[in-house]
Amino acid sequence: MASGTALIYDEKMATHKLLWSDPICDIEVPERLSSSYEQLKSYHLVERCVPVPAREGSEEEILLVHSLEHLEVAKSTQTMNEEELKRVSENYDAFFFHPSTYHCARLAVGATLQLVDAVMSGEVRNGMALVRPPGHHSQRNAANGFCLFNNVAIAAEYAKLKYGLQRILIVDWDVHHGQGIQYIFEEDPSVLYFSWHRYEHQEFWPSLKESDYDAVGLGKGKGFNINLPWNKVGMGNSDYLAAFFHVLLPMAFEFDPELVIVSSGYDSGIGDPEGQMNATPEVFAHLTHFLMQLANGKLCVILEGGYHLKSLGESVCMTVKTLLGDPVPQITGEMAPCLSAVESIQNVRAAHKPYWKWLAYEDTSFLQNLSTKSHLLKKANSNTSTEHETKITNNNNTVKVERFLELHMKNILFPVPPIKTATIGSEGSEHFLSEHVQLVKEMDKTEIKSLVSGFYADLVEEDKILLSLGSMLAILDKILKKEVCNGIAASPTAALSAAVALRHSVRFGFQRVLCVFVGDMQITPNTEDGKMLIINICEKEQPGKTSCKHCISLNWKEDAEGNDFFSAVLGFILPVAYSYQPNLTVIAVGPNRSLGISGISLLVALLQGLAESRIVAVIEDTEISLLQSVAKALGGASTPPFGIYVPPTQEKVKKIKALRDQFQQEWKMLQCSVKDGI
Ligand SMILES: NCCCNCCCCCC(=O)CS
Ligand SMILES: [Zn+2]
Repeated sequence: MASGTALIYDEKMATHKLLWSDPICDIEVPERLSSSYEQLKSYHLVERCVPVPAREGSEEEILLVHSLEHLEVAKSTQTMNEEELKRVSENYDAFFFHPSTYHCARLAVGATLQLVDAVMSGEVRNGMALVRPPGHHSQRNAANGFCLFNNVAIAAEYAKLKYGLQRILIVDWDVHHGQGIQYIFEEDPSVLYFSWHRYEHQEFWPSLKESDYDAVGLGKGKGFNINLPWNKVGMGNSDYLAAFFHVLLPMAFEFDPELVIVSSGYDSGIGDPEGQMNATPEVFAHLTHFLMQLANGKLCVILEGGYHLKSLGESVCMTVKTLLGDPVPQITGEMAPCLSAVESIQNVRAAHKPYWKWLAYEDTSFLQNLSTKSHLLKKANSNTSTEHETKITNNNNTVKVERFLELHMKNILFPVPPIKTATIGSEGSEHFLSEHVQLVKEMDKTEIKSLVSGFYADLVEEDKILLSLGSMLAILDKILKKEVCNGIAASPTAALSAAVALRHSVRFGFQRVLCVFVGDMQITPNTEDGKMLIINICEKEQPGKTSCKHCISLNWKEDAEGNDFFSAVLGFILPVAYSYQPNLTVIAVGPNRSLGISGISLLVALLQGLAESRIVAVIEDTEISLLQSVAKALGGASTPPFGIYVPPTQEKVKKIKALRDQFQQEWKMLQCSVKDGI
């Protein structure tokens, strides 16, 4: 399993700059690159990466995507004077040439391809290339939107050619629509292109009809182009996360890419003059963490836009820190997507229903009554400003944003605990020890008895159980004291251990503890005070036990063929968990688990986005291979294989929808459709 994170940067790409006054292009400055690199150095992130040199992309590589004419025009600008440069630049929408632009653009292409090679060769697991000029707007025969050569599109064609790849996912989280990439791959089913972008019903640049949610691809490429338009500014962390849970991630796991490339623009971040959005830098850590679970971790992040230097730098650091495997910082802000975001999510899901198995049973009845009223919807929306908008429009907000970024960022990049995972040297644990795992000394019986006596003493009749509780508590203490990030304990009675862990954590002072229990949970602690949220995944309804806000039971029997759990994890468990914002996660597997090892490993991997990745896993001690797989997921040594993708049956889709309807007012991240019509 490859490890290590590549960082590709060459200061020569800072030479390209605007020589005349142009209010549209003057934000694309060389300092974007140099200050991002300086920020990475200041957080000691550069030294933790594998340095990979940039190189010039060859003409042949550029011709994979661009016309010879486009290449020749670009080449000819190297010897032009300012007058000529200005004239050539005026042929394009929002682009400027400098004598060094051609060379810088070739370096940007080469740096991107170097990153693809480093990842595909296994020299590193993932990496980031800091490049300019950016690429995602440039087209076969035209420069556009600060972009000359389409770095990411060339990288995808290059990877197909050199490594015979047949499924590449491009995620474009820049705030502008990468129409260049869309045009290049819209008939190509081997490249799945996802872009969200500020759109405002086609008001915002580049103001294209084909940037809307109904542009799903052409011919054989139908279903492989996903546009998620933001029809309002001020979109925040919850809107972005909802887009991942309810649109991108279900597509991505069904597509099962062999490589993921990110058109990583940070003008979608707070403070950016182009985006006018509200999402804070740590959201990029979460987005990166989700994408790291695909393609066996093979992830290439390529810089596109981002024009607020402080916001850009912080977001770049969040991205690289996560690529390095550090714990994911706590997300901030109210976990509730706005109405406009939910409408866009609902629309793009409906548009893609014909092309995706996971959407086969999507309820699109809203289209009937909406189609007659859609003009009302647009008009209605144009003049009512949501809470987002008012926050953004007044200009003293910019001052607040500057202050926010100054204060907020420092404490987010918290020191990383030295050891990632703790376990106990109890019998059988030698199977799943890896270099990431630290042995923890056992507690002595009297100490355990005092801890346990409070509430479960009568349940603990044998020494064996007492000892296992002691082991688990020894591990849990290290996590609660933030000496380690996560831990794994084998237990003869997972239900009892989980209940003790929950109570101990709450008594330690943790206010919100999430427990995901797989299998029969014989003991259900009292969750009335909201300090615990239990999601019990079990095969059948427990008699006489109905779900409530803090104690939800999800009946799920995994399909024998493979892993059909994605829709439950992405469409239900993660949205609830993110809505709750736990500061610790307990994942427990008891007897009669109704999920396969791959489904549980997927769950563990994705739950690391919560509670600064603090997780304690309590697994029945008979489950040796599960212990190994979960320990691997916790150690971050590898992304466990998620088994064969099996789409959810109609019955399971209905079950998730029923639970969503029941809880989406309590746990708002579940929202992915507007209440019947407007
Ligand atoms: N009234 C006309 C305004 C035009 N604005 C053009 C902005 C281009 C932005 C390109 C970019 O950021 C790449 S990531
Ligand atoms: Zn952009």
